Amino acid sequence: MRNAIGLMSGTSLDGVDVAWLRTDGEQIESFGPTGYRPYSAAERDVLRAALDAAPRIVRREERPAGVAAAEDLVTRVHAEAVESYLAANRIDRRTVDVVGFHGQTVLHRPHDRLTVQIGDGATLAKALKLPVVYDLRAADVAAGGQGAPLVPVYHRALARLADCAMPACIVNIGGVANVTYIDDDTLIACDTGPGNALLDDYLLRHTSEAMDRDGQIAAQGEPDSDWIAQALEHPFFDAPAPKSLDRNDFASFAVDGLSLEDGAATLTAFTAASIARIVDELPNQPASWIVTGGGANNPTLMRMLSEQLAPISVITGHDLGWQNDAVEAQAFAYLAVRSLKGLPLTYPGTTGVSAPLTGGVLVRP
Ligand SMILES: Nc1ncnc2c1ncn2[C@@H]1O[C@H](COP(=O)(O)OP(=O)(O)OP(=O)(O)O)[C@@H](O)[C@H]1O
Ligand SMILES: CC(=O)N[C@H]1[C@@H]2OC[C@@H](O2)[C@@H](O)[C@@H]1O[C@H](C)C(=O)O
Repeated sequence: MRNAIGLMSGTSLDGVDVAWLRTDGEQIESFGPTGYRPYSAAERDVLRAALDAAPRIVRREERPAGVAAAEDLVTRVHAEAVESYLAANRIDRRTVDVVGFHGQTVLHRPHDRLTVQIGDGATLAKALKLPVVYDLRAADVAAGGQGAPLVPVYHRALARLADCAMPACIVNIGGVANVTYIDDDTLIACDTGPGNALLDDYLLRHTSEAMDRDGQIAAQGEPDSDWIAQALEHPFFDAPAPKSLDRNDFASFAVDGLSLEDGAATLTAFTAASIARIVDELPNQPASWIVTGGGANNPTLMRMLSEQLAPISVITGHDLGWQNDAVEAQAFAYLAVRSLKGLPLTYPGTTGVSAPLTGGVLVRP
């Protein structure tokens, strides 16, 4: 068994999640405390500038102006996040075997064999004086896989531990949404469409907050069903799994003609409808749907998703006692241990890679 810290800075650009896992890369023995280091508004601006600059990248080592500055920031903020986490929880760093470092995705174009996560693993390892496993998507994309989602193998470990009724579907609603279908040894996964990012960006343009807190604004509006039907015509939704998305693949989908409330309701319903679209792709009807990630904290989104997936019950990871906002960070702790042991991170059913494949780069301080 190893003690691993996992770090995730997701497509929502909200902050860095920190989690602790004791695992041998197969079973989960125990969970530890979680932590969160939000980005300031100024830091988010630096990340958004990097997302704007990143489409100029042709080779994954390139760092155009804007991306280089963001990479320094991402590395520094992750080091800070771990230092405050260790201090707040009185954890002696000598008890940590490995840190799993996702970094920040700034560009994801698997068809061009290109996925770019910024954050310097060697600098982080040196700053923390700990071994770091990073660059966990690269090997899969180089081998022709989608490079995402990576959490399915961890979702399977979680579902087994919780003794979930099978088949189980675990949905992560971050900036982008992704789903894992688990039925004993069958593992099928893909991104489903937008998660919170479209809604967050819309709210940021029209209000003082970059989210529809507790789904309050969408709850006062009416979804525009014609808009949603048209949005679902996008070829992504008809493509078979495995498939993955760049955060900004739907950025041009504007609801600006609608009232703020109707716009928020429409984008929320679009996320719910696009997740539900995946049911037709699954070999069997799931016995349970479990929602993780920040979207599980949005009651309006949860209501719309329950309506779409009825009569199957939709619960959140909170309902199962999971540390729901930290599941992805836990996944990167788990994946780091699997990487150390050379175990597969991705499978034909999760990323389309031709055979189970390990990944990640280990750097010692
Ligand atoms: N109380 C809440 N009400 C509404 N939305 C919320 C609430 N809490 C979190 N969220 C949403 O969740 C988002 C953060 O989700 P999460 O941390 O899972 O994203 P992420 O780490 O970027 O994930 P991913 O890598 O999967 O994109 C916020 O940007 C917001 O949209
Ligand atoms: C390229 C990239 O960073 N993708 C993220 C994003 O955020 C959610 C969804 O799109 C998922 O595919 C992935 O993150 C999770 C952690 C994953 O790889 O499973």
